[in-house]
Amino acid sequence: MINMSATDKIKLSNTIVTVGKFDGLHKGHEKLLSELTKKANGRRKVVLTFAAEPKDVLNNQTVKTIVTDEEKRLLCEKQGIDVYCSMPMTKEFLALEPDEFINEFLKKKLGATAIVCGPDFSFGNKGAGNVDYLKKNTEKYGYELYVIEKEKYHDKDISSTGIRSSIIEGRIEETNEMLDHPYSVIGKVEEGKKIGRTINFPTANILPAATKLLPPNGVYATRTNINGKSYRSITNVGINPTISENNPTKVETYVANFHGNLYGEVIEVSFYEFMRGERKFDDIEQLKKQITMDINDRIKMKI
Ligand SMILES: Cc1cc2nc3c(=O)[nH]c(=O)nc-3n(C[C@H](O)[C@H](O)[C@H](O)COP(=O)(O)O)c2cc1C
Ligand SMILES: Nc1ncnc2c1ncn2[C@@H]1O[C@H](COP(=O)(O)OP(=O)(O)OP(=O)(O)O)[C@@H](O)[C@H]1O
Repeated sequence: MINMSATDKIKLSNTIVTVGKFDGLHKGHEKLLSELTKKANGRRKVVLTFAAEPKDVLNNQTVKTIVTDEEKRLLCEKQGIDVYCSMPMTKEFLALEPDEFINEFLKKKLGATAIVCGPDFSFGNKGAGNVDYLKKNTEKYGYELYVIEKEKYHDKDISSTGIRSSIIEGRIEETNEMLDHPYSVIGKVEEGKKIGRTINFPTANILPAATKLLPPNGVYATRTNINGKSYRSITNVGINPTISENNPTKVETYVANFHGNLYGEVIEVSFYEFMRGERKFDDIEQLKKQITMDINDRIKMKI
């Protein structure tokens, strides 16, 4: 997959393009990407995506996202996308008129001869560009247009906004169904306080990106992918209140049946089920007892 920025001086030709935020790369987005493959007919498949949520840029604030930019890129690669083009989100870009956006970006830069989108796709200044606009102008600009129906979950359109609420409320199974893949955290294993190993539970610690949306603090049944191999695991998301105060939020995973050094390795922790909330115990002995019970419960689970 080619990785580029919309500000690069590259000119592509004969491509099929889809545009959006694609936060989470959910089941609806996956349907869109598989349509890209179906209609490609030899064209290169391009995803043009924003590096941040447009509404955050306008409000001058950051909203946490289901996937980081890096995770989104990896998911697009898995879906067989040929070119990943990220759009640095600026007020100038958001103010582009629909005509300029199509001419300057979709046609001149990306060489689009086909566009795939959902029925509510909008772009350009205050969302002035929409599916009607794209339909009316197919001949003027010279592209084929494919509009796909929205993918639903229990009769409601799947959307990144809905999935973000589901994560915030800790509904992991529902989140995973709407995503069509497990919610996960990908990151480099950092050194912790090394207390875990002294209580016989060595943990792989990830310090998630500040923009990564995490489920509520607590213990989750997870699976961890290490160098292409998937292991049963259990993960604490939180601040370790038993150990000390003011700790940063960490994603801490005990990987069953793994004995090795993970420092510096990039691992993927996939979440399946909430087990219990994070608690402050009176002492480390109590915490140790609870973690032993958690691991026993985890091992009995089918996942
Ligand atoms: C399954 C599991 C459950 C945990 N639950 C809690 C908890 O409820 N409260 C808490 O303070 N820490 C909890 N922890 C975090 C431990 O405090 C942490 O693993 C230990 O301090 C080791 O940290 P270190 O890797 O920085 O050495 C949990 C860890 C695991 C693996
Ligand atoms: N459920 C869905 N089924 C099919 N296509 C979808 C679905 N949701 C979004 N799309 C399409 O995917 C493209 C990118 O959508 P985008 O990520 O910007 O919106 P979204 O998933 O609805 O998120 P948000 O909740 O932030 O609006 C658009 O063409 C959009 O119409």
